Amino acid sequence: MGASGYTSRGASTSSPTHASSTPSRATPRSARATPYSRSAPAPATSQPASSPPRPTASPPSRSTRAWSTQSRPVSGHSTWRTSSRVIQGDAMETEFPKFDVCVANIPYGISSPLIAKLLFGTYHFRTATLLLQKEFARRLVAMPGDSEYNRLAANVRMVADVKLLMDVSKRDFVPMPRVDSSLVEIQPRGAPPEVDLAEWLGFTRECFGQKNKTLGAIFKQKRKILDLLKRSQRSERCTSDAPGTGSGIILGVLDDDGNDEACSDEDGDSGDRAAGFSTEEVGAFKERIAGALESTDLAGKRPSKMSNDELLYLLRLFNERGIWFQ
Ligand SMILES: C[S@@+](CC[C@H](N)C(=O)[O-])C[C@H]1O[C@@H](n2cnc3c(N)ncnc32)[C@H](O)[C@@H]1O
Repeated sequence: MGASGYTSRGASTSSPTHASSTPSRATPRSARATPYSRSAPAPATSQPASSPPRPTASPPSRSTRAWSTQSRPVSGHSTWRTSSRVIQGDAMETEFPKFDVCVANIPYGISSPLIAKLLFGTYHFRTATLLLQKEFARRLVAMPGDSEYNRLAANVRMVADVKLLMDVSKRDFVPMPRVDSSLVEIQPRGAPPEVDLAEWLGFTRECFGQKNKTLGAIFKQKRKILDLLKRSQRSERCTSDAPGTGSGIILGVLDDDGNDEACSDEDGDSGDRAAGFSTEEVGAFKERIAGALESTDLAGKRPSKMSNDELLYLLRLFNERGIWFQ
């Protein structure tokens, strides 16, 4: 499977057609010969042998978005043509057919939502090799304690193994883009994690919004407490009304880390009332949060340095006390 525009200048992969909203990036020099290139036609433009001849199409306009999928038999190229299919559409809107391997030179602007779609959608695939902007790739493969460690890395590592394969210099592209690239392989883990993923994603959003603050400081903020109380009551209502019909995963970006600015604590009791809660209700909920943190030695830890196991442990403690994040 690959993102594709149209073939040009004899390149066997697809060409440098870019949506106007994405940074201009050309075909990498080193990517021009594909494993299929010696005898097979260009995947993105091939047609089934049985298809009627296709009228010569003019290249898509710059705003055209194309997503192509190809499958090929395991041995030989003879029936390859009949098994390829081109799907034209926005990769973020189009339902992908079943696939096992994804190889894509994607527009960098959709890196995060596309990875979210692949990993947290309904797809079951073996491996995805993606060319990404170098800085994004570094953030994706970062480990706890690295300065780049972030919500994206934590979320992706919850469901997949990620490996940096190689850097690709911007000088390897014609024309030369502004940014360097890296090739990354993402392999989903076989077994799904033992956590409600929507809950996990909500939890990491809270933690990594201020990833360098201690958990104690993050979960002491009044606005955060009120927000969590609202969510927790809603979650409990959903569960009692219709078990198993929680809000589910809302696909979107995985890496919207905040800027570590604390929420304001200015609202007092009037803030509680404005939010529809009594002061006692808020106080009791605050105690529940503090209780979860105090029952571990995690209150002094910072999300940017915590492993997923530690974060998961804390999430379970919160959930056991009726504190919900989705
Ligand atoms: C980096 S280029 C890669 C082109 C080609 N696959 C190659 O390797 O040479 C990314 C391509 O994705 C297209 N594109 C941009 N946004 C897209 C989207 N949302 N869905 C599908 N394709 C998109 C661009 O028009 C461009 O052709």
